[in-house]
Amino acid sequence: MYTITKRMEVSGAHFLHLDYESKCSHLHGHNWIITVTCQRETLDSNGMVVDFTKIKETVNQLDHVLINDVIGNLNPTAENMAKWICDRIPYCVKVSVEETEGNVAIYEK
Ligand SMILES: Nc1nc2c(c(=O)[nH]1)N=C([C@H](O)[C@H](O)COP(=O)(O)OP(=O)(O)OP(=O)(O)O)CN2
Ligand SMILES: [Zn+2]
Repeated sequence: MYTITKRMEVSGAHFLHLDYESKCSHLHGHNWIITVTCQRETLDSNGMVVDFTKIKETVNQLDHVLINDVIGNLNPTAENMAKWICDRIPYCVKVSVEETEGNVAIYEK
């Protein structure tokens, strides 16, 4: 089995829809640290699991934007962002989204 990981940082803004009072319901920003893991038993004809550049293109859709506008009807929590990313990258098995230091959400297939 081949495994690759790519770690990236995206800067953006979001606000959460919550059923309780929270500062997080107000527009605010983060520098999210996103780590994508892809796994594949055999490499493609280029000798890759997935091109790191393709992974970056997907994750960059969340860079310098209002995340709420990009991920549609999903509440832009770190959990939902992790799944949104994983669903769009071939052979992705795991995405970790670190929202602030010590606050990490992981989605695994
Ligand atoms: N399970 C989750 N809980 C929270 C999420 C999330 O995505 N998943 N997101 C938020 C907010 O986005 C908020 O900005 C971060 O929360 P908070 O813990 O308050 O942030 P800090 O650790 O930076 O705390 P400070 O005291 O503001 O420094 C909330 N919860
Ligand atoms: Zn936030």
